[in-house]
Amino acid sequence: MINIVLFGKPGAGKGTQAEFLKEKYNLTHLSTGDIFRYNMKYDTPLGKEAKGYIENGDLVPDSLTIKMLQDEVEKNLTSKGFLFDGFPRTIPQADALDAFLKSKNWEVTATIALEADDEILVQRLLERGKTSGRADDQDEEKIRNRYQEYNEKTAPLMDYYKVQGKFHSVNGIGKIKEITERLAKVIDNL
Ligand SMILES: Nc1ncnc2c1ncn2[C@@H]1O[C@H](COP(=O)(O)OP(=O)(O)O)[C@@H](O)[C@H]1O
Repeated sequence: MINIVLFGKPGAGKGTQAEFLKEKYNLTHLSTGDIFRYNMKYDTPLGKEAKGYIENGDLVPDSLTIKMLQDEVEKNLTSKGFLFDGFPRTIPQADALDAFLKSKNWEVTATIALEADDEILVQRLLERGKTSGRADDQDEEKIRNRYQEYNEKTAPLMDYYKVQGKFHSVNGIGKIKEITERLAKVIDNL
């Protein structure tokens, strides 16, 4: 069982890298952003609740997010391991994840951050917004709000995992393949 938390600011490339890593290591990829978008698309009760927060670039409340994530893990109990993408994003979410995994006799194996400069990332998101159809990628003010949320609520998780000796980071700037190789090197040495 290996459980990896893929960590990084909005636009850092978590989703792109997750596609490669899940194949390479046979992991179940759980992207909270993708799950929310799926629910919004089909207008489920969860989607309706999350929509306003997401479109403003705010985080969805912890209670809703934690429940959703746990339900997804429960659906995949025979998995060889999980790749968490976009979760946890707050200290309460990280506490909930640790407690939940512990209840299954599992744990977070490692957290790997994709590092990149804010200004490069804002430009990447604006580019993505032209084609992705994501409302939260099309408005610079909302993008800036996502960075503020990140700095206030998510950045403290780096210390949270450092204290546990589980924090790793790689340079997120370069060719997609090079970045995959950097991530694989960390995972292979765990
Ligand atoms: N763990 C989470 N906690 C709260 N909100 C979340 C979480 N994951 C995703 N979201 C919501 O979904 C939005 C999109 O998530 P994601 O696709 O991972 O975006 P990004 O490209 O900003 O990293 C976030 O801005 C947030 O509103």
